[in-house]
Amino acid sequence: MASPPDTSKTTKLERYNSYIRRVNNTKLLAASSKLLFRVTLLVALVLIFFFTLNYPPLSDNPHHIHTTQNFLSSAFYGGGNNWEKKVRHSSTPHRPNGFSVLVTGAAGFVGTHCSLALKKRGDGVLGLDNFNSYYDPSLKRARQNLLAKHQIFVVEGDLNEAELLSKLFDIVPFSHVLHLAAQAGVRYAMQNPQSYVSSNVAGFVNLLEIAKAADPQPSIVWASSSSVYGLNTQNPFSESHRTDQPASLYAATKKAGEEIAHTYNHIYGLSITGLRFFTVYGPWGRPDMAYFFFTKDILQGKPINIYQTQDDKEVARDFTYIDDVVKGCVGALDTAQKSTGSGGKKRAPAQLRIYNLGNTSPVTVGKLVSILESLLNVKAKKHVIKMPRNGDVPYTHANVSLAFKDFGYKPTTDLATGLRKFVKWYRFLYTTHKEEVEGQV
Ligand SMILES: O=C(O)[C@H]1O[C@H](OP(=O)(O)OP(=O)(O)OC[C@H]2O[C@@H](n3ccc(=O)[nH]c3=O)[C@H](O)[C@@H]2O)[C@H](O)[C@@H](O)[C@H]1O
Repeated sequence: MASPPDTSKTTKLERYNSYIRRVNNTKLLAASSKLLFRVTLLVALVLIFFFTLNYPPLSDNPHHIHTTQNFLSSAFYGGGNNWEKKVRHSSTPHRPNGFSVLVTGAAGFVGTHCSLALKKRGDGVLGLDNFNSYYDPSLKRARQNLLAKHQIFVVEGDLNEAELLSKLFDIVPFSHVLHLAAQAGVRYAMQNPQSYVSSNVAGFVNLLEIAKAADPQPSIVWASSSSVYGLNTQNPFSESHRTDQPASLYAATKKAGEEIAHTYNHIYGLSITGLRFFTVYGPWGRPDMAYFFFTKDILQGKPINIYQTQDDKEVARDFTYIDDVVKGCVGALDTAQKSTGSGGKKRAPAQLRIYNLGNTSPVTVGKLVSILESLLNVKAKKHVIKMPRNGDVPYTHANVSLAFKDFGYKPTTDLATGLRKFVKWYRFLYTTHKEEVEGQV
């Protein structure tokens, strides 16, 4: 007969094991509490660091542009079926052979108008914008709401967030990128030079790096600037004229962008088209631009400065109405050839273009003010002063025959007509007729 199991031994062993388990559990508990405490401390420190980084607010520190959202957005973009669904839905075309376009700077002035125009004709449009505080972010939010009403989703993030951009290209095989995100403004470059380098140079390179590695590679259309003509004295400005004498850092970074575009076209076969915009204005415009803040100041009875050249000549600009510029952007997208590379390798030479998008008839700033006076029915308090030496050029004047030849670009809006539309929008915006404002675009 088999002897019964030695229960006394088993019981001792079990008791011992259970003792060891209890000791281990206690140690584990102590260790995990310590770990939890450290992790919590670390998270708290990281949060304090980021929130401290974004203070003081812009009004206290004009050299800092807020992009708090960037950190927050990059923490969230990694996941979420809902987020991916919105990205896919927004960028899916709704016409045969429609484009799938990533519009950077979509909550900006030109970005909003172009996004709406593309969506309207059935292209898929996904926006990207960092909603920085260079000018009133609530205007950007209003534009974002307008885009949302038209089923355009704007991803909140910065051009320099490589992981975010890669993720977007992983989700969507974009056929085109309309790259309008930039640090704009000629005179602000003296206050915050680094923001120009960060957006217009580093951000552009980051975007091109992602685009060259994408499969398929998208065709790229991007915003350069009339300011690249700098000290050029040949008139009207043609694409073949000198652009190696920029008068501002803004202009220099846009010119750098044109050279960078050449490099990525040459090495990787990216199809790239640069558009030199000439002082674009209109509804939903930028409050940092003269026509916009002149309107505000005239209505508030505040004085405005009208610049003159050092030799007392009037300053003039080839002011270009937004609808004309949108037509130019769409024309450039429609005629952009496919990129020729894949997997980061060039297969054949690719298209590289540059065009002026101007109005072809410069108007003096004095004339701009007198048009505003009659539209607003208020006399401006004018201070005529010498143009500060801050990067401004005395005049701009576009020759657009190249854009006309290649995609039928033909501006049709004179300054008085365009300003009338702007003033109508401006009055609505500031008298809370939001619905009507949104109906205008
Ligand atoms: O074509 C471009 O590539 C650029 O266009 C725009 O720059 P600019 O042509 O300088 O426009 P904007 O500031 O509206 O000044 C208009 C006129 O008012 C004069 N001006 C300005 C301010 C002032 O207080 N007084 C004044 O006379 C001033 O001397 C100028 O003659 C965009 O902002 C820029 O981002 C870029 O896109």
